[in-house]
Amino acid sequence: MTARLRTVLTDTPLLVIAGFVLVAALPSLGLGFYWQRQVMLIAVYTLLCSGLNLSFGYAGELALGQVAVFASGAYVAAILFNHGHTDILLALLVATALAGVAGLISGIPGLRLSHWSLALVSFFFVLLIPSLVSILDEYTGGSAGLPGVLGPTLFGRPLFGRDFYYVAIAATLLWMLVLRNMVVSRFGAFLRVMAESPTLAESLGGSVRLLQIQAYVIGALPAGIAGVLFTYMTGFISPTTFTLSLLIAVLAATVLGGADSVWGAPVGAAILVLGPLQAASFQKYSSAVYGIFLVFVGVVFSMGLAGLARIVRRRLLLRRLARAGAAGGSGAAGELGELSIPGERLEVAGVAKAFAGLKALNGVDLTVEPGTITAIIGANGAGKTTLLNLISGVLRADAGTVTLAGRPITGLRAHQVSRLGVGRTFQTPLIPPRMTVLEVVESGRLRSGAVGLLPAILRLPRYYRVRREDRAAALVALSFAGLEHLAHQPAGSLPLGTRRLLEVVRAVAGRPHVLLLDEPAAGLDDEGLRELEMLMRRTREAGGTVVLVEHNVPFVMSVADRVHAMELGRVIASGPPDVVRRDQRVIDSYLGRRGRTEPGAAPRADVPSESGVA
Ligand SMILES: Nc1ncnc2c1ncn2[C@@H]1O[C@H](COP(=O)(O)OP(=O)(O)OP(=O)(O)O)[C@@H](O)[C@H]1O
Repeated sequence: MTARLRTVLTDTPLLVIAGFVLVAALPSLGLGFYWQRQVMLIAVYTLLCSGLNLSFGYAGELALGQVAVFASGAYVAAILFNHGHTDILLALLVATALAGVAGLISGIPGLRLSHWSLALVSFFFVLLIPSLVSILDEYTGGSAGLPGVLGPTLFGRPLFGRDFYYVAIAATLLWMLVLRNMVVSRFGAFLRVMAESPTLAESLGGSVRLLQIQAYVIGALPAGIAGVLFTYMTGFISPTTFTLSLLIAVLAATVLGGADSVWGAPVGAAILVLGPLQAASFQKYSSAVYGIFLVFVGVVFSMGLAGLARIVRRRLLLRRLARAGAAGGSGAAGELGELSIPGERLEVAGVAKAFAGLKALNGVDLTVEPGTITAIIGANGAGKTTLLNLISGVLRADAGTVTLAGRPITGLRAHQVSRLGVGRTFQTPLIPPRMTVLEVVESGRLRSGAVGLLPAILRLPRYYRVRREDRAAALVALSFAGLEHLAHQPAGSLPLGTRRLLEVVRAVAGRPHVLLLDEPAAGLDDEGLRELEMLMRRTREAGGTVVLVEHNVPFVMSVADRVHAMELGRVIASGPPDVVRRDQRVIDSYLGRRGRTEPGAAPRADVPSESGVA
């Protein structure tokens, strides 16, 4: 068996496919009509939940227009059918296209609104359904609904009973595989990062606006498919199906199954359809029970059943690796050799920035050469972080220019600057806690190349090549800092100091032309400082251009090639560490004061942070 075929096979969720094949075979094994309908209903809810998985679970966007999109798919199928267009593929095509448009329209407010406001707007779309149905009653049948929509065709062949069952299961499986391929791709990684921190997603090269729109649109598609299947399954639709209660029930099922897991959707859907709430005696309490259940799950069980399964799987993996004597990838890293870092020249000229009249930067000039570490020091409020934010595109300069390898990057947005090769870390580490250490470091590679949605969905050779390269670079970067033994640990379990180091490793893995480090030594113990120093030296040796903002003066003096001291938004001294250390102005404005307040200028663990990007 070739290595490629082996990769494709081990990478295919064979168990899940086998499960779907088994479900498809159930009617041949004697499954009766009632239970076939129940299974199809599970498939319909699976599709609805899977849309929420993507937009809410992965991307963290509370776009809850699913039920409205579901209704649009259902009515499209019925209206086409009543006008003589009975082909189910046509209905699926039109419903999916309409779902995409509906996802876009219902998601646009999300570009401006915060999570909960977006959720409320989504509720509005659901409340709109009865009115729209009544306005368009010539086509929709108004509140009386549309009956007799049974027996769609596929290539001219009518689909009744079992045949329709097979099509419903196949359509659901196909969508689930597409979704699964998307979420394990770079696109999925971007969504997970964005859910934790839009600032981080931008700094890793993702346009948050584009990602949000993609999440809304793609998340809406399965609801359109579900609508078509539902209509042809029941043969009748009316506005009473598409209610807020349905939305809340689907939301509850999504959360219970595990909102950030593709396979949580069928689990949640099965519980929704087969669970105790279906018993007649429970029906009238169902809304209240779902509501209470949502609150309960949100507070104590946020990861859902799939999340529990993930924890168990990760523990088993760690135990196996520990037994094998290597907790992850160190051997592989050893074989991969060194990581070259293509440093480029960074020039900052006359840069100024004011906040409500306060001049945070007042004409800063500096140049950073490849293969060097340039440190920026200065008292709190001197403007150091503002400078990093301007270089990395988080803030726009009022005046002045920033050029990278001679190319102006002033005024570009953060993800554009990142894609041109500027990597950074943050004063408060931004590490998605649910990712493993290896996934975090791999995310540093997101900026290079396209997101590659299509190659990921179709599993083209390019997808596997990029994935191999990302993994290899991540392992080498981890070995740079001696952290490869943590590769499979959840990043959220690491202490603050290690998370800081991990941020640097993530940035290094992206092979940045310029690496901006914002107080990476804060909170590190002696060993952490040694690892950081080693990592920075190796980055420099590999050709990196490193800009270091740091309050730990002994660390700066030992690692930097050049130091710029800032005061009140200006550079007051520049030169080799020894020269700047003896500069009287620097001693008066910063070093002397630190000496008085912090004997020995010990590493600061308590650097204040104004925000995620401060
Ligand atoms: N978003 C903002 N809005 C208003 N004022 C800001 C903002 N960001 C920074 N400032 C102000 O600009 C000045 C420079 O802040 P900056 O964070 O760049 O300093 P710093 O040298 O990085 O300080 P520290 O060492 O404490 O991180 C400070 O007076 C700060 O209060």
